[in-house]
Amino acid sequence: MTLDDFFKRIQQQYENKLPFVAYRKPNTTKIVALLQNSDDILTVQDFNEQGFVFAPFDNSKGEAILMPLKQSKTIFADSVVAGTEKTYLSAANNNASIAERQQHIELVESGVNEIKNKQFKKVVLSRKEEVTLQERSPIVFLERLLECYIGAFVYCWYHPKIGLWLGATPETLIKIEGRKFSVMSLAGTQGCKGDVDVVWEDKEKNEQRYVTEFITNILDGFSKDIKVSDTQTVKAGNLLHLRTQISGTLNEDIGSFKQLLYRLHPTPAVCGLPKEPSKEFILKNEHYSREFYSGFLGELNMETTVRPRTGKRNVENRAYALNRKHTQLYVNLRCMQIKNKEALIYVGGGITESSIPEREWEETVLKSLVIKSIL
Ligand SMILES: C=C(O[C@@H]1C=C(C(=O)O)C=C[C@H]1O)C(=O)O
Repeated sequence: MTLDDFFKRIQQQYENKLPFVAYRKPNTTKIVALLQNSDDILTVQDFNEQGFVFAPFDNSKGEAILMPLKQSKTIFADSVVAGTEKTYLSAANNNASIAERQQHIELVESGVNEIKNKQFKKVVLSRKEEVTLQERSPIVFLERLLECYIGAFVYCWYHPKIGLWLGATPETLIKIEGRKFSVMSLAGTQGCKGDVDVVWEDKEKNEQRYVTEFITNILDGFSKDIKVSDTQTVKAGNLLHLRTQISGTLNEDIGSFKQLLYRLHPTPAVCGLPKEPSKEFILKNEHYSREFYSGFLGELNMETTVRPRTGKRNVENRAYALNRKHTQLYVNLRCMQIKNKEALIYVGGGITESSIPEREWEETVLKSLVIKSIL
């Protein structure tokens, strides 16, 4: 299918008020869409289903929504990308108000106080910013995200009874292929001035280390060969983050994948450490509902065909292509929800004992530009 036809087909689905998701994985060109054939709200039960999952931050308030492979039509196209990422200059120049700034600073101050009172070591605090839209078509925003963020998981997700979300996230929650897994620990933020060879302060190193340690501790119960990579600086749009990859092979008897997933989610990259008291603080003090922001989304138990390598000795093996299941879930960051004529942009950052509230505010302003710049 041509890219033009692809966008026309999802526009049609949107106009018919039927659910769909369109997405492109990081550093690839193929864009995929699942077009659900009814407007039923379908939910994930045990994570053995096949399809696309879209889960909220707080699983006690809402279930993970599923667009099942069997009840959807799959279409795809090649989203031709230029060698370099494009940069948009947005027409939307609404800035957050002084009141919003003050509110966020007070929220961070109360988070730092709780850390000093030893309630938890880290908490991720966020806010929602509203921007009035000129352009209303989600397809136009999707096209711009695809052009601007080649290294991100870019998506547009729509359900007429739930809402319309778009984003370009730099963060993988978990990838599983067969029994091989990899989990990303991503935290620590600074603005990108071109170079990735930068110096990180202890505050950022610590907040990212908490995430790595949390993930490694959880996976320790599910794998006997965990490998932890070196920590690198990575670029995501206008930002730099610290990233470590944790990988290995899952034990044969891990029990339920759902259990593993909900022990990981939400990780301290979006919630805090320890998980329970920091989550409670977020739910009590943020004064708005995160909904699907900092939840997770992606492919669940999709099938890839693996062909044996075709060296001369393997000629007789060529016919035996194997179907292997894979799951690739991402954390829903750098995202927005579109409601009426408004874009609701969600941004947050990790707070530790040494956080400076004004700087935490600035970090959320920088993060909001990922979405604001394409509006
Ligand atoms: C919470 C967000 O991002 C997360 C928090 C980060 C941080 O605190 O430095 C960095 C990357 C993400 O893990 C967000 O983008 O809203």
